[in-house]
Amino acid sequence: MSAVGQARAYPNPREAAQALRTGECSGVVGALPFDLDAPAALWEPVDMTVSTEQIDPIHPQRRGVTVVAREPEPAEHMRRVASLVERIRAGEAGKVVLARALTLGTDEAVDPIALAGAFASGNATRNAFAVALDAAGERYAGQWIVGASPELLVTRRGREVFCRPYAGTVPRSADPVVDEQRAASLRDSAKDLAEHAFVVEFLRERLAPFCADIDVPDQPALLSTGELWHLATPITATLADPATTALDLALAMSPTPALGGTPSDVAAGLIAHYEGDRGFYGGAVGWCDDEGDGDWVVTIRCVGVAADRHRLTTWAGGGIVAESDPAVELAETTAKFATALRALGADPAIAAESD
Ligand SMILES: C=C(O[C@H]1C=CC=C(C(=O)O)[C@@H]1O)C(=O)O
Repeated sequence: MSAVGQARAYPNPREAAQALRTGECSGVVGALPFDLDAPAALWEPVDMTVSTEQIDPIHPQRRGVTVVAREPEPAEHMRRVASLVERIRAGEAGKVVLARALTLGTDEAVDPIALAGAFASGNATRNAFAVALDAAGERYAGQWIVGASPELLVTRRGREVFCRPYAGTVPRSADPVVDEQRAASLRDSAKDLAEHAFVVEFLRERLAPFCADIDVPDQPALLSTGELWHLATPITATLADPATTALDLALAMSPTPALGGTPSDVAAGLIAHYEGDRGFYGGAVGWCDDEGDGDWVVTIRCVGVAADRHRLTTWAGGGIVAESDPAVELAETTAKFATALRALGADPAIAAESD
């Protein structure tokens, strides 16, 4: 999908959804923030091309990338996980996704479109995105969010709706035998299955007002990226009212407990307390056309590119449940950083250096 020009910006995503429904707007593209009350980077393009063509993969060039800051430091991330586990055990929430960020610096300016190509080269489906954030207002002028998300929030084609939530993770191994063992341990992990179930239940509830029949497999599947094994559940449904657009569905579902938690409002409050504003990490990027069709993926495994193109941010989070272990959660975020660091041509080991 590619979009050219900007006919109108929609910092309020609900206004964009309304304009699509009334036909006042011919399509929207862009990014939804994690907090849907914050400004969105959505716009109506002058020209929008939806095709099955994949982004040209570009082998990442080795680049000098340094870690400027860890937000928070690894020890503090573990303290936060421990504190959340206590709150969860006390019954305050069922699950909360806690994330940390790396601020990176590079001497060589980053070209967002070339970076999307480098992300595309790292996954078999050649999926990647690069979204300019200017439509979200002055604070985001010149900034981009670029990444390759394995997690499909929602696709709508006519009345057919498809979601593929991810939750539950183990790092992969270069040794095929160990890699298989890790995948098997994830499939059987009660803690990861519980983490996953929160997401699937949430989606079932959020789809119910819009869909006539919702098909959810009993067990999640094991899916891999270059760096990680995940639990994923393919969900299909049929729209009851064809006037419901892909953007309506994305707004009803984002953020799922794969990025937020359960209950949603409690988790949002805890995330704001521990992390502050997530900006576009954990939101969704995608498009919706004048027929209401569209694709939205969850904004993870990504890099925020500053207007100067030298300052970068990448984020990684993990679902915290009653059985979570702080050191394992820290290691999971370190493994998740590898996707973005590889695409940047950096050594993924820099994520772990002071862990
Ligand atoms: C929050 C992230 O991943 C989500 C998606 C897949 C698996 C996840 C997990 O196992 O915790 C997370 O819910 C991230 O990559 O930053």
